[in-house]
Amino acid sequence: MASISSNETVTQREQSMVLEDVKLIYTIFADVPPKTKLLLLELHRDNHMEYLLSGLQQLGPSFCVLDANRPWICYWILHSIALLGESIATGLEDRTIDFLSRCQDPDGGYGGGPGQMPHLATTYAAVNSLITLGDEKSLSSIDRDKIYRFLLSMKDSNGAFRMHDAGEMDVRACYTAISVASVLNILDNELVRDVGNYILSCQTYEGGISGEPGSEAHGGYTFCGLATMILINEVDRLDLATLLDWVVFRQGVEGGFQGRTNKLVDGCYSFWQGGIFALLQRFHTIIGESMTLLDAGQANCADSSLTTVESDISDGEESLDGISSSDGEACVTQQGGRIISKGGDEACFFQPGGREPLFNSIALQRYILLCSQDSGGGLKDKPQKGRDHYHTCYCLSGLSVSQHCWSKDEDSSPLPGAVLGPYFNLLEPINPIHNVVLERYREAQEFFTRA
Ligand SMILES: CC(C)=CCC/C(C)=C/CC/C(C)=C/COP(=O)(O)OP(=O)(O)O
Ligand SMILES: [Zn+2]
Repeated sequence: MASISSNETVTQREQSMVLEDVKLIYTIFADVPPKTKLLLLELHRDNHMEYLLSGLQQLGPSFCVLDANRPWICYWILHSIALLGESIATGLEDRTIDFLSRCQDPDGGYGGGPGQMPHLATTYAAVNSLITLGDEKSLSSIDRDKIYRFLLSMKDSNGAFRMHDAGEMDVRACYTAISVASVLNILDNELVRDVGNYILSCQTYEGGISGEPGSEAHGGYTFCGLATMILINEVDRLDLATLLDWVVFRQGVEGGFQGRTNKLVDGCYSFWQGGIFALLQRFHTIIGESMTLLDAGQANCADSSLTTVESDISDGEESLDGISSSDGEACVTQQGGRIISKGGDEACFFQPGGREPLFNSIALQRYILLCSQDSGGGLKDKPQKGRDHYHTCYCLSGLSVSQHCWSKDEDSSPLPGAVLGPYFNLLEPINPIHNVVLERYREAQEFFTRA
């Protein structure tokens, strides 16, 4: 898979079927008393844990579903467990470290299973899994010298990376290579050389980033491209104003995000698109300058669609405040092309150093909790779909980003009003560049600075 195919616009019928499902859910929700609302908004932690643990236990030699994807399954499950603030039993942890070690190629990098050829995506998944497990045994099982050689061997003469030997070259490959090198503290000029030029050549007329030059902008690749540019310190080369403009328009009336123009919302984009806001907010210190280019007219996009959610879908619902765990101190409402703070003051679309997220974080949490959650455990794309580990991981990652995006810095706990539903829904914060739980990222940083 080199990249996504050209955009087949969804039919009006498909779009309205999803909207009907979501509307029904929100209408029922709007009619129940506040106590029931809180119950409906509960994150089903125990059921999610049960679903995740049973997935991890199946990773033994006989596990053959998605056989070339096993380090991914480990990452999606382990990261979801860490987001929930939980850990796994020592025996299971040892077996997972041992399994991932057997996926490590003698010449460096990790394959999709023992004996399989090394691949950048599974190397990223394995490294993030081991960082998430996080102790000495886990971190020291990574052969950094060999990984460095593997990464270098994946680099093309034009500066970009290939996913595997003679494999496809794309923005995902650049991100996974640079993310791994950075987190393991082996990033150098040789790995960085000309990657920025490649990413730049993938920013499209819409403002988002495509998988390869000439393709369509997509949330997955925009996240990968932006995170890479931040890691190599070249983010200012991107046109950030149009990128922000593009991503703001991807939040739908349902509250969730779509991956690209004219496609359906999907829970996994809660992270791929929601994470872009976290990157822009946390890691781009001079973003305020670029954002002054966005006038109120452009900001209008987010407002009009989300105002529609309130009037169309949540008909009868007093306000989002009524379903937050506090009286919604931190909530803003969006009106008439401007963002208005609760006190009624008009705020500019982006306030440098300010705390307001650039998307409707409460509407996103509502989509995740009410439309993407399987009450029996696991999360999913949209109401009529089934759960899976990929969507569980990225819906929870997006939920964490949307709960923590109001905090003034990454070490502050969110105010109750920033968390939709009971405060017990609060997940661990992440480092959004690598998408690992913040505390584990810091421990790894310390370990690999010493090592
Ligand atoms: C780290 C790493 C490996 C990142 C991957 C990022 C990512 C999610 C890329 C998008 C991949 C893709 C094929 C999307 C289109 O699918 P689609 O056409 O089925 O979905 P759509 O209709 O929502 O666009
Ligand atoms: Zn999805």
